[in-house]
Amino acid sequence: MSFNSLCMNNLWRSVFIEGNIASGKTTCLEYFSKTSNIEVLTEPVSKWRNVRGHNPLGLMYQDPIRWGITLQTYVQLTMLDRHLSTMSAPVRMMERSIYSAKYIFVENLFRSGKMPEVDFAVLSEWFEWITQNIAIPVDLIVYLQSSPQTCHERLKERCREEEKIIPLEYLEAIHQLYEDWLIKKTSFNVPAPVLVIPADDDLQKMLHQYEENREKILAGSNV
Ligand SMILES: Nc1ncnc2c1ncn2[C@@H]1O[C@H](COP(=O)(O)OP(=O)(O)O)[C@@H](O)[C@H]1O
Ligand SMILES: O=c1ccn([C@H]2C[C@H](O)[C@@H](COP(=O)(O)O)O2)c(=O)[nH]1
Repeated sequence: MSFNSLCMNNLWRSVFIEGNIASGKTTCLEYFSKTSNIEVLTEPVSKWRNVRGHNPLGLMYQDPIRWGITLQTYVQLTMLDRHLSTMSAPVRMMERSIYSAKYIFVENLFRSGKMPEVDFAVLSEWFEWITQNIAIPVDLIVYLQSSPQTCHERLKERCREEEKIIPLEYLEAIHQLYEDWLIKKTSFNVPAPVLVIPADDDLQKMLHQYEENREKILAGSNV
């Protein structure tokens, strides 16, 4: 079905853009934001860096054992708020999701011994209650699959203050969790079909790949 008929038939569509830190999600969304009839929702990182004058993202990187629960509770709330906001266009493209917050970031904190078991239990109870009682619309997951090394280079280039202390090993752990979830499908429920886009290429080639996949992303043909 073409994008035009999708709009005409009022078939609303929700797409998550998933991938490691600095894999190029925001850049991808910026590209598609130039298309009419698409609503782009980036991650609310500015909120995670400033909630009433506090910076839970920075605190988490400084002391994950103490502040991981604080950040991830707020991430869960703000992502849920994004998921439930009224759609303003027939296609919504959203950066990450409440699922990756739990299956990737909370899981990584817990597995690496940086989240106390009680914090993990409370966050898990919240997550399960939300996903069992509230419908979270999703039709497609686009996975920008990049090597941890590429992400590390791009992260250093982007130079976000809080992320300067992120080592390559952290990105490797996040990568492995993403691969288990979306490629091997061995860890957690995958709530929609997955379109994998290799994301190590330079910007020009990435934009070409986005063009090639435009129809699949926007209209859901043959994922
Ligand atoms: N294909 C690419 N090649 C080189 N640099 C890129 C590419 N895509 C994005 N970047 C740069 O890498 C950094 C991280 O990209 P960004 O889109 O912010 O990633 P994410 O949103 O996944 O964290 C930014 O500085 C961006 O300009
Ligand atoms: O649940 C989450 C989601 C994200 N983060 C961190 C990871 C990054 O430092 C920033 C934003 O991620 P980008 O990939 O650059 O968009 O937020 C987290 O700790 N927990």
